[in-house]
This record gives sequence, structure tokens and C-alpha cells, in this order.
Amino acid sequence: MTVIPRESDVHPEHPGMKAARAWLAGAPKRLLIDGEWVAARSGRTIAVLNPATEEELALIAEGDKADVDAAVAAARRALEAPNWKGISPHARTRVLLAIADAIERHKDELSALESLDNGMPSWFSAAALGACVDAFRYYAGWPSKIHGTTNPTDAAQFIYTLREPVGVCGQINPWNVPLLLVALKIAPPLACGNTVVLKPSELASLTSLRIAELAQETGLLPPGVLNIVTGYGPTVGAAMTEHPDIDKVSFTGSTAVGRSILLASAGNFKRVTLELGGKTPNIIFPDADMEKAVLAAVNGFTRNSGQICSAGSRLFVHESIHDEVAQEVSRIAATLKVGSPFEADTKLGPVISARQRERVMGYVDAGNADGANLMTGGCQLGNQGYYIAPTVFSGVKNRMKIAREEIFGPVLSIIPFKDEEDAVFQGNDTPYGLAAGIWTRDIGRAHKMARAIRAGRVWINTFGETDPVMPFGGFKQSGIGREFGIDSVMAYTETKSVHVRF
Ligand SMILES: NC(=O)c1ccc[n+]([C@@H]2O[C@H](COP(=O)([O-])OP(=O)(O)OC[C@H]3O[C@@H](n4cnc5c(N)ncnc54)[C@H](O)[C@@H]3O)[C@@H](O)[C@H]2O)c1
Repeated sequence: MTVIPRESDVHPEHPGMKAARAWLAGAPKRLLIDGEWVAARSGRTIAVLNPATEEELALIAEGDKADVDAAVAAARRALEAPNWKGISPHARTRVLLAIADAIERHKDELSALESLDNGMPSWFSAAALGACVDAFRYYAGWPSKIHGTTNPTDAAQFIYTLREPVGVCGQINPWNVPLLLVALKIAPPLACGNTVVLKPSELASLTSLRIAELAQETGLLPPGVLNIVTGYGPTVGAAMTEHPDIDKVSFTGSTAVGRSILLASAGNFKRVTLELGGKTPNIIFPDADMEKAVLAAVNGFTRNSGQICSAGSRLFVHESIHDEVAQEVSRIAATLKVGSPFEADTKLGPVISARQRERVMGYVDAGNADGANLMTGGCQLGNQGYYIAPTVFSGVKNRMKIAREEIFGPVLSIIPFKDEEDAVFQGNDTPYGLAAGIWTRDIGRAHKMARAIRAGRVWINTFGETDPVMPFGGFKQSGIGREFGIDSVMAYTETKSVHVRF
């Protein structure tokens, strides 16, 4: 394993680097409120750091409650304005398609910006950009297909339902895959005719701001339909969840903050969607295609340095092959290049922050202290940037802290199981229920397992795939509700039933 020297993260050969740097060189990034880019009312800013180099990339506005109030008022006015409420579904389709096209035209710049801001390898940010464009185009298809029903009744009546926008949507995002999550928080609510106030994570706001700029530049979004308020969670985020004039909150982030969001939203009974943490069981039976299963297991915990809600952080391996699989997973993990996000062969960039690195290293200490068998990694790398070696523990007990809590870093717990029943029991023995992986050639067993595992998404003989068509969300403490697919359309509309008596 090598760490590439990073005297500078400026890799001019990346096709988007020049444009990203030019955008970053501008004045402090502002808030988007009512169609205008404005400084925070307090005048305060937050310094954004590049996690690969710890250099300051940009200043973003540190919004607070007063900015949220202004954004919500603008979103409320826009919701009722004829140039948004009164337009045809086809016009909303054109808005979303134009945003998708603008994002695609700036794909290299956005990919570079994301890798500078978040530290993810540039191949991963390019893939996230593709998923972002797909999500905008998928939801662009929806406006003309959102409809109510006419219902059977007696001859003296006509009864029907309408599906109407929920209203002003408060959208709160984490830092781990901003390019995809910004699409998920903007495209479905706009497709359904709502207006949006979005708060990106204070740790990675840049691509959300740039996408909002591109969306404004289409000239098709009336002022106030899309508002962006950057800032911290306990100020901006809390002001949104407590706000009496926000109708719905969609939050993606940690389970702990999700709980506080649910409580705060009770004030005006906001509709709430929560996409929270996970501790995904990835289960390998002895009859699996071992080569594929092992590679997927490595990718499952190292992709985006393990900072993925559905990361395969608990690898359950049948006891007859536990040692052999643990050896092979560790061998491959040890060969992965950890380094600059802009080197083509980098597999893991840094984690997002010094704080996150300390948190992850605390879990490594816990694994060692609890007697798990450290196979590889277990250390931070380099003296600049927040790098952690891919870390594999084998012989882990599902009761250990490293197997129970979401680590959100490149740390894998390999846990032996006895039989199908034991795999289901241990896989489900967690407060989370976001995703699961199953590897077996016995397709009957695969389907049986898919039903038995309590998780919102199950991958069989594959791992980590997404498609905007398919709903995503958690059982148990991994969340409430589903996003993507038709589920987002249902979540951003309300049913009204109309009874007419002649
Ligand atoms: N289920 C999913 O789809 C999904 C996807 C990505 C990430 N995640 C989860 O996100 C977490 C990592 O992201 P994170 O560290 O940014 O999460 P986080 O919960 O710390 O922060 C998420 C967002 O909430 C804001 N926030 C913090 N305190 C708040 C408060 N009191 N009120 C309102 N908003 C507040 C933050 O500023 C940030 O914008 C992990 O747990 C991961 O599993 C889940």
C-alpha cells in the first residue's frame, strides 16, 4: 500500500480541474434566496477544507435562522405564484431536463469540485455525477404521470382524487455523496410542483451550490422555487426542522440527528422522510462464486473510503470458509492504493475530516481491545490529509462494538456463521436495516434469505448497485419512508378526495 506524495493536489490533467479552480477562486460562496445570491445576514462564513491536503478551498456563507426564515418565505411565495403553481406538467419536465443538461455539460468541473471538496476518487465522483444526471432525467419524466383517480359511486355523485404538492420542502443532506443526494433532494419535489429550501452539509456544500447556480442559469426556475442555505446543523438545520411554515422535511444523515429531526418536526406535524445510518450484513455462503463475492466484499467496505450508508461493513462468512475468505479479502484490501483523489489508480481517498479520522481510529482501537483479529490496516497514513488504511478484522463477534455501530470508514468486520438460520439471526441482530448482500448459487436460498433479512434493499450476487427507478430506504433505525422511484413521488404529493353531488 502506498500513499502518493501530495505536494499539491492540483492535477491539471483532470479535465474539470481548471474550471473547478476558476469557480473556487471567486468570492465567498453565497446563499440562494428568492433567486438572488446573497451573503448570510450575519456576514459570517465557514472555511471549507480539502480533506486530501487540508488546504482551504473556499469560504461558504454561514447561514442561520434569519436566512432560513427568508428562504422559507420566498419558497412559500413561489409555491403559490402563477409562474410555478400555474405551469403545465410538461413545463416542469422541461425545467428538470434543462437542469440535467446543464449538469451534464459541466460534468468534469463538477466531478473535480466534488473530489476536491469531499476527497472521493475522481472515478467515483464521475460515477456520482452520472447518477445525478440520471436522477434528474428520471424525475423529469414524472410530472405528466402524477394523477389522481375517478372512483365508482352512485348516479347522483362524481367522486375523484387529486394528487397535490406537499408544499415547502426542507431538505437536509450529509457530506458523503453530495452529487447524488442533491439530485434526490431537488428533482422529485420539483417534479411534483413543490418548492425547496436545501441545506447541504457544512463539510461538503460546493457541488450543491454550483448545481443551484447552473439551475438558475437555465432561466426556467422562478425565484424562490429553489433556495440553498449553507451552514451548521444545530442552527440552519434545526431552524428548518422547527420552522412552522415548512411542510415536509427530508433528511439524509445519521440516526442520532434523525431522531432529533423527528422530534423537532412534530411542532407543525411535518411530513418526514428519514434516510439514516446502516450496518449492512453481506453474507457469503460456501457455494458462492467466491472470486466475485470476495471482490465485492472488498469494494463494499472501501468504496468512498467506507463512507457509504449501505457499506458492507459486516461480512458474514460461513464458518467452513471464514479463514480462507478473511485471508483473501485482507490480501486484496492491502493492495489497494490509498492516495490523491486525482490519481487514476487511487481506490481510496481520504475520509472527510480530521474528526472523522479520529472517530474511525477510535473504532479500530475498540476492535483491538475487544479481541478481534486485525488482519490488515488499522492505521492512519501520511502526515497530510485524512488517510486511513483499509482495515480488516476477522473472527469478530456480532456483539462487539465494531459490529454494532456505524463506523463510516474503511473498516470491515468479518463474522463467522453456522447455517442459514444463524446468518439470518446475526444479520438481523442490529438496530439498523438499510441494506444486505447475499452470495450463493442456490437461488431458492437467495430468495428465502431476501425475505428473511430485515433491510430496505437486498443485493443477490451483486453489491452496492443503485438505480433511480428503485426505492431506497431503511427498516428499523435506518429511517422512515423511501426515496427514489415512485416512492419519492408519493412522498412529495398529498391525496385530496373530492365528492360532487349533482
Ligand atoms: N440512508 C441513506 O440514504 C444515507 C445516505 C447517505 C448518508 N447517510 C448517513 O449519513 C451519515 C453521515 O453523514 P453526516 O455525518 O453528515 O450526518 P449528520 O447527521 O451529522 O449530518 C447530516 C446533516 O444534518 C445536519 N444536522 C446536524 N445536526 C442537525 C440538527 N440538530 N438539526 C438539523 N440538521 C442537523 C448536518 O449539518 C448535515 O447537513 C451516516 O450515518 C450515513 O449512514 C444515510
